[in-house]
Amino acid sequence: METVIEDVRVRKILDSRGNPTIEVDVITWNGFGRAAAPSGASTGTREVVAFPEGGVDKVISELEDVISSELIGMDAEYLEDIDLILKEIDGTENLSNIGGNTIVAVSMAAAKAAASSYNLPLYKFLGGNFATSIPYPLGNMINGGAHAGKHAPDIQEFLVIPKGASDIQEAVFANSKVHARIRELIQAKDPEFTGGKGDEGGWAPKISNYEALEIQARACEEIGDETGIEIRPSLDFAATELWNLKEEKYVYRRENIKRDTGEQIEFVKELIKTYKMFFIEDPLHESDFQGFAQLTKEIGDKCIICGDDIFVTNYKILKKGIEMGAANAIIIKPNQIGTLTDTYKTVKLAKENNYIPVVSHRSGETTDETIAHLAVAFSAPIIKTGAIGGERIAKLNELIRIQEEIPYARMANLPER
Ligand SMILES: O=C(O)[C@@H](CO)OP(=O)(O)O
Ligand SMILES: [Mg+2]
Repeated sequence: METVIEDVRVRKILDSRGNPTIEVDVITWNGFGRAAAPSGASTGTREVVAFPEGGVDKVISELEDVISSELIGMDAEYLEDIDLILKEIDGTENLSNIGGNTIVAVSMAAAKAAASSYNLPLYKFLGGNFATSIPYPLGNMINGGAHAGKHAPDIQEFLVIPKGASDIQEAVFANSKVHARIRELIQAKDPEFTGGKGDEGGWAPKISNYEALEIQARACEEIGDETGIEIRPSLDFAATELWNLKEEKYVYRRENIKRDTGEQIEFVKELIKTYKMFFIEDPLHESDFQGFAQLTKEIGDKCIICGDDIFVTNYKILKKGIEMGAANAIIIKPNQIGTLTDTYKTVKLAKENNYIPVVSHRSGETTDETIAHLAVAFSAPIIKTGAIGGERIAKLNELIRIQEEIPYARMANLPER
């Protein structure tokens, strides 16, 4: 009774890039849930379609009534039923009729409403009493590629992870210190740097990939020495964005270098060794399962090799990756697949096969904090959600609150690398 849905409200709100996105309220007899959908800039081609033609306005003017009339009277607690109905309303494989972003916002808001009906936080409603581990934050420091201007580095994300931190507060402040130090180091190299940032709050400087790598490594070491916390560099190549299909080469515009697949693999391995990278995401383009498998075999024991655009949080695609040994970690973005049920299925499959689930934000975000709860509920050892900026700290600060609430909270077990 408490969890029966009484109303569903849909509205257009701003995302962090100033674009419209969707926010949904689900109201039950005894509870309330609100969630908003994020959006990507470097999206995988196999992701579900974010919005139908006509965008958020079409959802509000034409689809809101359809969705709410189907959901009112349903039990919010039965998440799988709700997700099934949403997929049925859409009726397509890629969710292009009502949009994956519409569906993900309703799916998450319904789960939050069910949790709230029982007076439980979402992480506890989904994860139960044994969900006590807090993920390590993988923080974005320097932005390049599709997330920054054309003079910024080609590699999309220079990240760090404070793997020696003993709690989440220590971890997020270690990241923010590295972020501040990196600005000083950029400024020393380029006195004209104005402090510009990219989409995810990392600095967007006019420097080369190698200069960025050097700065990243130095900041990790210096802040590591000052705080006594081991901090390791990491990268998201978002290599699909670099891949030129015609030439079959990865194009590094900034350096005027092109690398074929073999050269790209050697380059990635060299960076892992030189900079002691902890985590590398999308080092190869989204269709190169073979290349992912080779890299994982050759260096996956020294560095986490994570697939984002290649798997798009889709368990069917992940299955193929597992069979081939492509990657040993997977980015989990609920809006790549559309529903919480399917997100969970992918996480479960990943864990059963020793793939590390890394719950992640998108480059276009809102102040929605749901993914902080999902990371704890799923016992994901890593969350990738920026380091600073309102829409990024919404998740990080929520993790601080969650840690405080859980009596036996401890940092996740990170795999050794
Ligand atoms: O590539 C990525 O991992 C993401 C988030 O960092 O970017 P986007 O949301 O643009 O796909
Ligand atoms: Mg990525």
